[in-house]
Amino acid sequence: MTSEEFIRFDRISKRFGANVVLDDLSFSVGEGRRVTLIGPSGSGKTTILRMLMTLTRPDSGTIRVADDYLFHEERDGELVPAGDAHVRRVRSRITMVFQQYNLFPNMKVLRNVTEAPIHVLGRSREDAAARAEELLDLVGLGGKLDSYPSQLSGGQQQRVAIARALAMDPDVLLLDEITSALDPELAAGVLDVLREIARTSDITMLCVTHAMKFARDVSDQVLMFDGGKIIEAKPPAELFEAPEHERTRSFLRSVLEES
Ligand SMILES: Nc1ncnc2c1ncn2[C@@H]1O[C@H](COP(=O)(O)OP(=O)(O)OP(=O)(O)O)[C@@H](O)[C@H]1O
Repeated sequence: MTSEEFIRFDRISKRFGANVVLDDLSFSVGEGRRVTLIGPSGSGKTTILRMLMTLTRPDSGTIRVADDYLFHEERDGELVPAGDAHVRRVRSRITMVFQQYNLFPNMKVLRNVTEAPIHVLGRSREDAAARAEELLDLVGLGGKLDSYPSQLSGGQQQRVAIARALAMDPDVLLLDEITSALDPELAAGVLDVLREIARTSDITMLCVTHAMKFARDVSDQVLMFDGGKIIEAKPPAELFEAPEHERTRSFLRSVLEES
C-alpha cells in the first residue's frame, strides 16, 4: 500500500435487481485526503460509503483499507468477505455520520458520546468523559452535556453526532449528506465545525454532499458519479470551473438552482 492508496476500491460492481448501481468502478483515496462524492440521486454515492462500513456488500471486486481487505475478489472470481478480525479492525478506524443523526434518545449528550469508546474501545469512564467534553467543546456544545437530544436543535444534534464519531478516534470519517435535513442557518453551523476539523486534524474524509461551497473549501478532490462510473475526478476548483462532461455541467447547474 502507498499512502496514496490508503483506501482502494478495485473493479467494484453492485446491482440491486436490474438496477446497476456501480459498474466496474475503481478509485483510491490517499491518507489524510478529503474527498467529496457528487452526482445525481441514485448514482451510488451512499452505497460506496456503506461498503466501507461493510453494511453493503459488492457483487464483485476488492475493497481495501490500509492493509486490511473488506472484500476480496479471488482469481477465480469468488468474492471473499473479510474475516471478523479484519472487519473489526477496519470498523474501529472508520466512523460514519448520517443524515438522520441517530442519537440515543434516552441518553444525555455526554453519554451519547462516551458510550461507544467505553463499550467498543474499552476506555475508562473518566478518559471517555474527558475526551467527550473536549470534543463537545470543539463542536460548540460544551454547555449541553446534560441535555437530552430532544432538547437540542437539529443542527446541535448533528454536531453531537460528529463529536460521537470523532470520539472513536477514527482514521476515516464518512459523512453522508449530513446537512440535508437542516435549515440553511443550522447547516452552516455544522459545516463550520467540519471546516475546523478538516483544518486541525489529519483525518481522511469521504463526504457526500450538495453543499458545493463547503466541498470547494475542504476537498482535495471531487468525484462525479454517474451511470455506475466516476466520470470526472478532479480538484474542486478545476471541476467546478471547467467541468469536462455535459453530465457534470448539468448536475452542477441543477445543484446551484436548488441552493
Ligand atoms: N437495499 C437496497 N435495495 C434496493 N435498492 C437499493 C438498496 N440500496 C440502494 N438501492 C438503490 O441503489 C441506487 C443507489 O443508491 P445510493 O443511495 O447509493 O445513491 P446516492 O447516489 O447516494 O443517491 P442520493 O443522492 O439520492 O442519496 C438507488 O437507485 C437506490 O434506490
